[in-house]
Amino acid sequence: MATRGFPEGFAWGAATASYQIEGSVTADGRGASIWDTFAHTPGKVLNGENGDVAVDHYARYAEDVALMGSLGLNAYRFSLSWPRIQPGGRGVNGAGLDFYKRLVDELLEQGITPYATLYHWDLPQELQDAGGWPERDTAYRFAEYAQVAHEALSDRVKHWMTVNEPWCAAFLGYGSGDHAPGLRSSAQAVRAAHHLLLAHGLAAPLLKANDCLVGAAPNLYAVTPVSDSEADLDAARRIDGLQNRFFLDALLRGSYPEDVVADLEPFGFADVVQPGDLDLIGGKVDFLGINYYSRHTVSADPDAAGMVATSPFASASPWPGAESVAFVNAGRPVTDMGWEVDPGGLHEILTRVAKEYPSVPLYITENGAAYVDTVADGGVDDQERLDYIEAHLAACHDAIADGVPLKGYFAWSFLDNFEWGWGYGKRFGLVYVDYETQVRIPKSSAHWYGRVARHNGLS
Ligand SMILES: OC[C@@H]1[C@@H](O)[C@H](O)[C@@H](O)c2[nH]c(CCc3ccccc3)c[n+]21
Repeated sequence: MATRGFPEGFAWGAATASYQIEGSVTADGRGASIWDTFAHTPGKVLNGENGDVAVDHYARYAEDVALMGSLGLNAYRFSLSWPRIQPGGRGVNGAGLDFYKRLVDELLEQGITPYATLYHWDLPQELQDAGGWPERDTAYRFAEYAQVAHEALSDRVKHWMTVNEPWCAAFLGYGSGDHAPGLRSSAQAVRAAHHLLLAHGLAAPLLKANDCLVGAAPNLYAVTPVSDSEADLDAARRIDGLQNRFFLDALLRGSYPEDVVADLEPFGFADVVQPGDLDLIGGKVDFLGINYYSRHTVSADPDAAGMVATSPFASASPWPGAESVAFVNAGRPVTDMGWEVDPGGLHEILTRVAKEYPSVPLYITENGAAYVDTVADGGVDDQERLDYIEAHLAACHDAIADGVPLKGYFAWSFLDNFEWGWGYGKRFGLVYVDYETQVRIPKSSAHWYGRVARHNGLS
């Protein structure tokens, strides 16, 4: 019995994303995505690794779902591969949809509720060739894609997220260039950010049909200045504005924060937003997903590159708005990504969102940690990852006690997988994957997390 119980019906899940786990990149008509192109471009991914095979989930999905069920998870967040469903970004590939029908049927068979993300960064390459997210038409292509996927799956999938982390897709993909498509233009990045939100706004009403619920999954950080000097306070305002408030205000209020709009003016942001766009974007979600990993501690530093480790090749060009901001460690323990372990930051974000954007049901749609894992005697003792998750779940429990309407938690990630610019060098999984043999080994954290799910709470 749990001494720190969670609300009845709490969703206990794990999360993955299509390009990071599926492999089978040309099977059954799948077209290329910008991540296929980017990963195959020399110098973009550590050791030249890519998602061609990944962890072979396209072939092994039934085994993976059975493992989720045997561990005790009751929810699973995954993403649909746009180029598998619409090769070239148009039409309908029935064989691609059939994979997700098979996957969802396995989940329902195991009593696991599916939560589908439509966009987790794998834009069809042909749409990038036509301009990508800086091109307004891409938002309309996304709405069509959402309609196709929803028609095929909404009889069985009732929880939909439009976009995973629009900040990353825009500012890492088009600003710093550390993510696909690897462009480095602040003007393109701010255009992409708006059009990703517009895509959400166009798709959200369509996704509510057939008694479905729709959300989005921005990545949010607690943000703290290193001192209360005016310069450091302004650095924190700028990062909090661009990382958090820009997306929260648009999604939940249908407005952009004036200070951030001013910060983005040098990049032509005012020309991107057309009349009516923000009314389309705002107030459409039935729930908000929050991806939380750590806190940003920032200082004003005219010489700073304005980058935090988002790839081993973190480029010197900062994302728009982060110029002359240094991201520093405040002395907390760090994960294998170099990210500080700060569960207090999760409590801070949850209570802030609940207070400033009231009455929106919340999910933690990603939270987890990379640590170096070692197989010994057929198991993996990952106590650090277990401790990280336990501390963040304790923060969730405290937030719920403080009145936060938190409905579920998804550990990132169910399986070790392709960690973007880091390739397979960073392991976030509850389940270890031997990349040579594809053998899955549940880590200690998986067994522990499954017990938490079955008991609906922490001991
Ligand atoms: O880096 C771990 C996970 C990724 O594997 C997920 O695909 C992505 O949704 C996600 N977001 C974040 C926080 C922002 C970030 C993304 C990628 C690289 C560095 C930071 C961490 N993660």
